[in-house]
Amino acid sequence: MKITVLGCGALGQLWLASLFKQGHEVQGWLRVPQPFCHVNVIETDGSVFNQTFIANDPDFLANSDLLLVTLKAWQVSGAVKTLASTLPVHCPILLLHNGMGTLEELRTIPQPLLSGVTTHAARRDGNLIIHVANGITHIGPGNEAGNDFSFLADMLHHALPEMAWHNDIQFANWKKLAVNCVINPLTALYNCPNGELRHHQFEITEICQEVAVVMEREGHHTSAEDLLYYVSNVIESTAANISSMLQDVRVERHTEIDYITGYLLQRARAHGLSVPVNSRLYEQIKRKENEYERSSTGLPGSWN
Ligand SMILES: NC(=O)C1=CN([C@@H]2O[C@H](COP(=O)(O)OP(=O)(O)OC[C@H]3O[C@@H](n4cnc5c(N)ncnc54)[C@H](OP(=O)(O)O)[C@@H]3O)[C@@H](O)[C@H]2O)C=CC1
Ligand SMILES: CC(C)(CO)C(=O)C(=O)O
Repeated sequence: MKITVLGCGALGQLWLASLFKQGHEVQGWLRVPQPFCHVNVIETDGSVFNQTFIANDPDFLANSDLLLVTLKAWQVSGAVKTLASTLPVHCPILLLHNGMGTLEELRTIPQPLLSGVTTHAARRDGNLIIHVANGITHIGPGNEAGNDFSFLADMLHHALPEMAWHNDIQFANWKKLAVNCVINPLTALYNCPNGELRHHQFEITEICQEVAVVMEREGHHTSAEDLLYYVSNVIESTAANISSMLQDVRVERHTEIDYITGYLLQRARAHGLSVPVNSRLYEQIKRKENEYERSSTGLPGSWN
């Protein structure tokens, strides 16, 4: 297949390397108008993949069979809308990111949309991408037209296993949202690795209770206990991780809070529900983010 990967960061390079090794024709799509991209990945078994691919070629894009989007959530809709007019109308677009809300933002896109979440872990170390841990990627339809693309799960599984297809991907997306509503803001505020959250059981329980109520109203059967069990397992299996939000805050990058806790608050509001613990966490992270984003634009550090 001919595949364009939009966003050549940690996950994007991992996919470019994996798809190329499986015999697919790939190109990267970068924010900067550059005709090539370097992919440098150290695999979980220590093997090194080092290759230069073409990038930002509109002809390749116009003939692509798949657009794989590995951007941060807040980068997705602007970038996808820019490429949509060049992309064939039948070409599926697979969104792989943390957080939710991009499917709503891309409602008017004519192409088939797919969405997914992954437990693979990759991080950048200078010019290298380190594939830290293997995992499972869950994908499924993000709009009506996306229903016809379950065969992609099989194809992608051969490149980067494990891959699972879900006719209702929203349940998997919500479970990942619950994990991110707990781990990301708490680790960013306590400045700690995921495992340290073991000492914050009360707060974790309160967050799960609020998420469970919103999920139920969204039509996904769950309970605070189920979510707590699921989130606690992720905290244990990623105990040494520095969450993506804490990494963003440490280097003063825009976070994905608007698509994680922010999305939860938006759905809670739509159902007339109050989620005070998550609201407070959202405000705390936004305050932190605003402080460094204001100072980098030269604006005063306070609104007063
Ligand atoms: N890394 C991981 O292990 C995991 C990541 N995720 C999620 O997957 C998503 C991607 O994560 P990750 O790969 O780590 O993120 P990265 O920040 O490493 O990658 C995103 C890349 O997209 C580039 N980019 C930004 N805007 C554009 C644009 N308009 N057009 C083209 N490229 C652009 C960025 O370039 P630049 O920096 O120059 O702006 C960057 O290279 C996130 O939602 C993350 O939370 C989920 C599970 C695991
Ligand atoms: C699962 C978790 C919390 C792992 O760190 C993650 O998705 C993130 O850091 O964004």
